[in-house]
Amino acid sequence: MSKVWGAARFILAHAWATDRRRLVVATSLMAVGYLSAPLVGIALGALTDATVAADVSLAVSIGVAVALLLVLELMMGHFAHLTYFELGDLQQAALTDEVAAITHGGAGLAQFDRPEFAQRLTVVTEGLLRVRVALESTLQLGGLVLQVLATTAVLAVVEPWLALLPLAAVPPVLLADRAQKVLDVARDASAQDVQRSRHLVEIATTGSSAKEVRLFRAAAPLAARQRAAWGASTDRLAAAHARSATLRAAGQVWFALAYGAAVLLVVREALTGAGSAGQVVLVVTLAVQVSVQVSGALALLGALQGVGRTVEHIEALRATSAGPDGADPDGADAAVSWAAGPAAAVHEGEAVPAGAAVPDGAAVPDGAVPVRLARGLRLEDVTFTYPGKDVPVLRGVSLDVPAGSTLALVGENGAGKSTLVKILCGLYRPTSGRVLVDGVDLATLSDAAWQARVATLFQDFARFQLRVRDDVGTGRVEALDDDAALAGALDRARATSLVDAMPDGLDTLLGTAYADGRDLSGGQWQTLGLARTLMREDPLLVVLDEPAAALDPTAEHALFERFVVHADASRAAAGAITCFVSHRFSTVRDADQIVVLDGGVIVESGDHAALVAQGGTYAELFALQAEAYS
Ligand SMILES: Nc1ncnc2c1ncn2[C@@H]1O[C@H](COP(=O)(O)OP(=O)(O)OP(=O)(O)O)[C@@H](O)[C@H]1O
Repeated sequence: MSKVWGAARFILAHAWATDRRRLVVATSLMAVGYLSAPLVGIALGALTDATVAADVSLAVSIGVAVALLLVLELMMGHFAHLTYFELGDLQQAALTDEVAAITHGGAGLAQFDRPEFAQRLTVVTEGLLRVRVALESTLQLGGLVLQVLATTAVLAVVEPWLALLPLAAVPPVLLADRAQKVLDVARDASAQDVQRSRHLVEIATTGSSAKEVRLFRAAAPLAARQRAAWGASTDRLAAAHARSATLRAAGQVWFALAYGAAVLLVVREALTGAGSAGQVVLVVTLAVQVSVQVSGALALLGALQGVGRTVEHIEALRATSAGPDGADPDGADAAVSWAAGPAAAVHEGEAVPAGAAVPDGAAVPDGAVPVRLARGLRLEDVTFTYPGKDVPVLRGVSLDVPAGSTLALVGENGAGKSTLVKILCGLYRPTSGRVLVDGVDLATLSDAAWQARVATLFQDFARFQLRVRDDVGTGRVEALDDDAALAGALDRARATSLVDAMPDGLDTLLGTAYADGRDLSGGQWQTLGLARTLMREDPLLVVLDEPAAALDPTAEHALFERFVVHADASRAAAGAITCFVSHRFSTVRDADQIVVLDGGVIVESGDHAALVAQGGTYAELFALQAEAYS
């Protein structure tokens, strides 16, 4: 019950904060609509009395009033529905925004690896689809409670004992609920037998299995099994139906007795002159309504219990986002305003804090990201274990990556290459050890400001089924509507001709989710993914994590070439580091430094010539690939 009240409170408080005017209008309209029903009962009673007293004009007036009340009840319901439908929509949108902000508020990915976070998110995202219904259910429950109270008050005025009638409606509803559960349990328990029986019928009647059934003379034993499975399920279901019917009947008999007693009570009073025929009609009308109202209220309580679960999870998510590894205090906006800031105004060696450019000569606050890399990146004894796991996937990784250099990571599947890349991007923090950016611990820098200077194309890059401008522009959201910036990125990715050939150019819808959406080949999606990466014009770290795995070697080479041209420009401008992960050694060989990872440990590092001369794993794998392609 506390869950239901919690859910109702949450939904109403949220609706109040979202649009209080609509909430007041919806509540008022519903209250009027719901109160009309007991008033109809009262009016029908009065109409009967006026008819018995042969007071024609009063009877006609009350008749008109009854008609008006019925119209009012219907109309208010419709108008209230319109209002709370809109409000529910707004509320759903606001909560969806909030959950998205909580989900992506933090700079890191660690929360996605926590099973309880992932489960919560699943429950909440499914529950969000029902938020509109939750508001409707809450308001309807309020209306029904009001209706039951009003009906009870009217009945009590006629005869105090009748105030107990709503209570008499509770056992039948609870028994009906129990009856339904009995059936559900039996259906669940029979599901396997039903499934087996269906499968056996299918085997016996389909051509594909006919050969074997005949050859193995299996028809008779299969039929016997089918009969047994079918018999077991029907026996169980028949017993459940009998039990369920008995429970429902007991509830109905109980309410019929209470209803009969109430009617007898008022009929007796009418006969003794203490009451009137109108009161009999009033009680007959309202007593029937009571049963409907109570069952309606209990059904809504059940629905709200489900919402209660979603609400608990939303509140837990809110608490998570305020927690230690929750939102980045700078928030995503910091990255946006930083990226819009005039980086060129800051001289080499100086740094900018998240959200602002620092004027010449100004003191550099903590958390600042350098405008240009002077020294580069340094990994000191980095060990990393995924949240909730026991075994580290990176162990004691130490590495110097000078500013302006290229780093290639190679190694078998699962060696830890992508994990290392994600740590460099600031998506995960090392479990122990440090990553230094020009000598400053990455953990002390603003995540948002650092990530604003990282350009990446991942192995599992996103395929946003949006317009081309949105798919590409997401690489730098403040430039979504900047056609010149988009054209520049498309050009750098050599994607201009691809987009020019599309029916609506930058406004072409992508993907099969839309009737007029344009589907792309894997390579075309990837070209747009690269353009998205190249939206960042002044990165300090440029990463290509094996996005070309599905391409042939020539296509991969072309992709890397496009990438490298941009990376060269960034290196010259900002001392940017280029990092790529590839299984293709033809791509890797030109890197300044090649690092071979094995089981999360660096086993070899150096440039191509040095590693080949060393005659270790790299040399062996390189020779194998060279042979395969020769
Ligand atoms: N989110 C995660 N949660 C738990 N374990 C993970 C997660 N991501 C990766 N791992 C595990 O970490 C190890 C290293 O994975 P990683 O993706 O870094 O390897 P990789 O060298 O990039 O492999 P590949 O060449 O197949 O892409 C693997 O054992 C993988 O199963």
